[in-house]
Amino acid sequence: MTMEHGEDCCVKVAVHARPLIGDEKLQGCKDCVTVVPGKPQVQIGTHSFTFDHVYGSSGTPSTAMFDECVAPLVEGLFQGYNATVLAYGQTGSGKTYTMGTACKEGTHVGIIPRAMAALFDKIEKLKNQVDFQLRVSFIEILKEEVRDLLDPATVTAGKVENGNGHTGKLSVPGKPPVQIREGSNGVITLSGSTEVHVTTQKEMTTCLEQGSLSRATGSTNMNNQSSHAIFTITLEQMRKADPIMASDGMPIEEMNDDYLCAKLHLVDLAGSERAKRTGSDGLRFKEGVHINRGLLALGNVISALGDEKKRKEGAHVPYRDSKLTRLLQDSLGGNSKTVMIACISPADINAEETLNTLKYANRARNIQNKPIVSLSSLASLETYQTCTYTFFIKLISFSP
Ligand SMILES: Nc1ncnc2c1ncn2[C@@H]1O[C@H](COP(=O)(O)OP(=O)(O)OP(=O)(O)O)[C@@H](O)[C@H]1O
Repeated sequence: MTMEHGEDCCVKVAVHARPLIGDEKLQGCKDCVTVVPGKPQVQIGTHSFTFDHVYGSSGTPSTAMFDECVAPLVEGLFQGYNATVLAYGQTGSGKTYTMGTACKEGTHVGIIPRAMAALFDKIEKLKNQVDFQLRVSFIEILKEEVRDLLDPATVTAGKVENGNGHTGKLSVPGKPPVQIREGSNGVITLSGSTEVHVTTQKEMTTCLEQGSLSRATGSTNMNNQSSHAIFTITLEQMRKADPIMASDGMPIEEMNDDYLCAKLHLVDLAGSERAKRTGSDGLRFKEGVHINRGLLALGNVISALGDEKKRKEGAHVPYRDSKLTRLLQDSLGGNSKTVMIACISPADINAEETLNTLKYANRARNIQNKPIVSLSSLASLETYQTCTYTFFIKLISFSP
């Protein structure tokens, strides 16, 4: 049950507590996190935090997370609302498991594959009325550098094995770096990164799998994946001039505008542990500082968005302080919808980092409920018609 946050709140914060896992059990770790039964409340030591939802442990089953937190964002894309899902937490807390970024074999299906399924289900329902175009990009931000995980030159080539047996990625010499640009309409775009036009769920899944393989891995003492990985789905819709009614006679959902464009960022953030915890120096420490820059900026942006008084006074939101916040600028705050999932480990050896994660997530939760005033990505039909139709989904007649 949500507390003061309403359904339309632009930022929701959920906690996902994973169970104790192999090594922790072997080491005899104790569970130091308590979820208050029937309440979205987490206790650790003398601290108590209330969120919009708490999943795992004795909270709501994790299987409900997609429907409660992410399905409304996928739905919002069809009304033109940008959205961001962020998985935050220390290394090993379950971010990748929660997001489904790594596409490992097994029965668990993470948020990204479920978002894809929901998206294609809805497209199937609306395809007689609306033309859809879908694009995906998959990038990582490492040391304040944006890298294209779908670059055809690095998806298959340029992979290296580092000392720890992890697969890393070499930059292709001469390739210009990926740049984050802001258009005059406030829309953020990436220049120099691959955008793949997809028409099927399978094609989209292939992008996720290929990008995940290309993702660079760090090799700190904690063996963490030290980059922010951002999988972005862009949905363009154009209402058909002469919509065909559904053959089952059911009322068809109306799209109010001729053209809508919205994007969904699915973000597996870098491990949130402090640089000092890596026990590293030199190059790795520098990387730690950069990682913290993104997470620090994200915390500050969220905090600035949450301060209603300052916001009304037109206070500065420090989006420009990191590549991460710059990239998410048009999908964080304003008319967009954001879900932060704070992933936590219950093991007592992680208690300090778990407390830090809960404190960070609590800042996000302090964001006040803001009314949604207008759609973020509207354009006229005329503008749309200058776009290429080449990659539009080929529409076939609807068979119920
Ligand atoms: N809810 C869960 N239920 C069962 N096992 C889980 C759960 N969440 C995570 N795990 C397991 O915990 C381990 C660490 O999870 P994961 O790799 O997702 O962490 P992470 O936060 O992404 O770490 P990294 O920063 O290294 O990528 C994995 O073995 C994963 O299978």
